[in-house]
Amino acid sequence: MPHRFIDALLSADIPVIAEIKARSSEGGDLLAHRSPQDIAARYDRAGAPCLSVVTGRWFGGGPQLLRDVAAATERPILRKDFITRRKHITESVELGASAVLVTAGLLPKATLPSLVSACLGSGLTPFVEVTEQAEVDLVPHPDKCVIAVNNKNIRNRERGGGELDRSLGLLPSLIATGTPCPVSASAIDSPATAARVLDAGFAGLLVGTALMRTTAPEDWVAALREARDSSAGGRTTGEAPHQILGGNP
Ligand SMILES: O=C(O)c1ccccc1NCC(=O)[C@H](O)[C@H](O)COP(=O)(O)O
Repeated sequence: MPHRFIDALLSADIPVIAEIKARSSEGGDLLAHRSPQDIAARYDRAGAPCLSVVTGRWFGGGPQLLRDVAAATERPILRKDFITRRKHITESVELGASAVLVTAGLLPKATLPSLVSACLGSGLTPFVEVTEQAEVDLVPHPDKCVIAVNNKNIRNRERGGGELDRSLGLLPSLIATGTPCPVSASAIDSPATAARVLDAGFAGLLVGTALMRTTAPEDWVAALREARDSSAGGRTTGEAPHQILGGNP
């Protein structure tokens, strides 16, 4: 089911991809003695349409984290790791992922198209992360991919606060590719920030550290819903902001 991840995100009223990550960029423990299954259940109850699981070792993850989460939720799951080879794609399917991270800036130019094709051929949604225009221009099959702007930088292990302006600046280019699902990822630290990014026209958000640090993800999502409701005045009912911007939903 190649479109399961995208369909779930686009049909959600609060399109947050809620992430499970064992350690923050600075190395701090984020699990805080909770089981991944319990966190997944809390995210389900909060209404997150999709989950993300960081299996990358830099962030304290591993394949078992994804296995545990996949066993505990029906939601489509994004695997966040350094996916560079076909065997990583096969492994991701076996672990229960519906989408996988493809970091455009880390791959040789020739590898990006073959990796995206391999994802699509295996029924996985490519979640292609970009940080600059040159990377946006290289995304193959954009109509079948999530294209996400990462507000941090994986080259420095995502340390620091991130730059939301990067997302806001690249959004028109993302929409112009024809992706049905422009996403902003990383450094979204509060419901107010999340509302601002969705109001700008993103179809989805990826939130890790902020949700892992809150004891009540349902309150975080409820606060985002309220913030969106109070800024909905300028939007036409039923229309996503990226549709208003002239995007291709
Ligand atoms: O971005 C990558 O290339 C990457 C590779 C391998 C493992 C993790 C990777 N990224 C992790 C993230 O981007 C963040 O965990 C995610 O976007 C959430 O960020 P935050 O809300 O700031 O915790």
